[in-house]
Amino acid sequence: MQLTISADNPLEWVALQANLVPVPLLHAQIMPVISKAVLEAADKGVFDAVAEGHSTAAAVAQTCQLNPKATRELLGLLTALGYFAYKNETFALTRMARKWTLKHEPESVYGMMLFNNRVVWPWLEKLGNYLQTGEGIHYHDHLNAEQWNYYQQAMVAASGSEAKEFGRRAPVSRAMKNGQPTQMLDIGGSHGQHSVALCKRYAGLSSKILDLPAAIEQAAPLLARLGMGDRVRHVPGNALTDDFGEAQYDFVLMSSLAHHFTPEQNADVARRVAHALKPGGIYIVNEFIRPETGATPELVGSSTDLFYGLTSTAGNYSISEIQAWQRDAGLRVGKVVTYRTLPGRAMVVGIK
Ligand SMILES: C[S@@+](CC[C@H](N)C(=O)[O-])C[C@H]1O[C@@H](n2cnc3c(N)ncnc32)[C@H](O)[C@@H]1O
Repeated sequence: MQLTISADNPLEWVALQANLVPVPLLHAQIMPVISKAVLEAADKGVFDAVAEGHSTAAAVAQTCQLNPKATRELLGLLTALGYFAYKNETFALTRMARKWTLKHEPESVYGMMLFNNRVVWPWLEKLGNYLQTGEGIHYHDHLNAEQWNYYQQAMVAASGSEAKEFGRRAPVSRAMKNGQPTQMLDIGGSHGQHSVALCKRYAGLSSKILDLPAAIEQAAPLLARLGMGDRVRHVPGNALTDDFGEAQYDFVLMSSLAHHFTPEQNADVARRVAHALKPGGIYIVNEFIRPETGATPELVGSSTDLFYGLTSTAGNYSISEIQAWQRDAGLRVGKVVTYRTLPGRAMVVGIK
């Protein structure tokens, strides 16, 4: 999957081929407006207002307490982006918008849009500084309680559809020659959606979600909503310093946390995980993947790489880098599982 500028007709195609289209102008002028418009529309309740039947620009403006002229402009852009269908002065949500933008739809990315609008957007101002210094903002060290809440809600939104595929396809059974898995550790597991998906697949499995205390405070109600009771529970701690125990777990997951850690920290986590795994147990690093040097760059992997550099000074890693941590920790490298529903993302598997 790529986000590309594509031609609508043969003449535009020729213009693109002949390098007559100022592509950087589109990136520089159009893309930032698109992103901010989508974020503000979600934040101001525009998608939900249309879903509730406020279908003209005037009605949306009144419901969301917005300026009517500005609202018409916003709805125009969102229609061009495929969020609305427009006919006879009225706007209707498209199938895409209905599934992904509304506050209470199960797979909606609304939580991520709120986090990006209210917390992340100001961080992007600091990208220039990051490029000059290489020093990111290390946000885990200074979020306030409200920002932690937006962050944890965003993680639910970001991983809702992934967790389903993870639950179906995580290659746990490969190592489970001696029966069903019973003990799982989910490092940086936040809301617990990955743990819950796997516990639903294996009736005898329980999971401990190790996360920072400030995260757990906000994530606890999100986990409770999933109704798994004691089978999936939070344990406050720090993955960088905690002892994970010895030969306790059939399965350890670290999803979307390696990109916040340096290579040395990740290697150290892998050593402690290897110690904590039972023989035959599995360690999955679930991550956005940086393409190998020389491979064609892919948009999701490379933009998240820069984003995690900015936000944590770390970034994405290639499959071979992740496998090297697992090998150095004494694990055998298993088959890499790439996601069908998310480009640039994979489960990198180590087996004890
Ligand atoms: C990007 S989120 C990923 C959440 C979830 N695993 C997922 O894939 O959706 C990273 C999580 O790791 C947690 N985290 C960050 N640093 C940590 C640390 N040193 N020890 C434990 N958890 C940490 C954060 O609080 C957050 O919940």
